[in-house]
Amino acid sequence: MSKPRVCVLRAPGTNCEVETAFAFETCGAVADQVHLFRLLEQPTLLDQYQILCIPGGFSYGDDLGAGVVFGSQLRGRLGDAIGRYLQADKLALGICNGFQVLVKAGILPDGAAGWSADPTKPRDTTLTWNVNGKYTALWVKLKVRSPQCVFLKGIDTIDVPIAHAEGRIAVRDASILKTWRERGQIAVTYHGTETENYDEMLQYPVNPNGSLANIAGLCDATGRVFGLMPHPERFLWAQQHPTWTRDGREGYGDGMKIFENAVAYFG
Ligand SMILES: NC(=O)CC[C@H](N)C(=O)O
Repeated sequence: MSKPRVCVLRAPGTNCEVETAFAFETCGAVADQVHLFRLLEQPTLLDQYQILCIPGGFSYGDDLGAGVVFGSQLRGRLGDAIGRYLQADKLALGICNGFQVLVKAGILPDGAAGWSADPTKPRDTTLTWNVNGKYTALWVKLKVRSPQCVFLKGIDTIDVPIAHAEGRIAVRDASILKTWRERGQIAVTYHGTETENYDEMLQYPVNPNGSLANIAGLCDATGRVFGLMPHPERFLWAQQHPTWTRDGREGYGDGMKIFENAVAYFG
């Protein structure tokens, strides 16, 4: 099996690229930390990668809104390269700020099916301020909802940390939820107890940001493009969990499986 090549794409202000690249490498991939400016100089660089990952952080200082400037560069100056990438049998992952970038670029929620480099195309989905108005850092539980998301194969629930100010999914018209459900695009939701209704709006801190339908992550209909607000790269080892001794956790943390699944797709 040849090792998939991962482009961990960073911009000024990105700050999670090292641990994200480490996670992919631990799972058997070759991960390059590529600066956005290198891609802007030579957009065809992207063609040599099988996994594109945009990590967390504060790209461009969250100016104009988290992920807006980075996202507009992907849609504008890199529009052709991104269009080509999405058409291919490849994977894209956005973590926290990376998820914001994928949404602001228009890469999520619809992947190749909804891709347009036209900046005037109206967008139905955004990530905006948490309802509490605060940067919020907590451990949360997620429930997997999408049958086809490549990154979530074999996972039911996972614990992961969040750390963001603009993590609330908001849409122009809530009828879009029906489409997302039919297409399996609601990838992961914040989760309390097993008995909670999927449609019930969960309160803080279970749903930490007031996200619509408790959504923590979305994927496209192919399951190859996935973005989530929590940080799986911050839970690679059992000991990173706040209650790992009480829970009897050992070995890998829950987040590692997401990177393993991505690498295994090319196995
Ligand atoms: N951890 C992150 O990637 C944070 C994302 C973004 N800067 C926010 O606060 O919403």
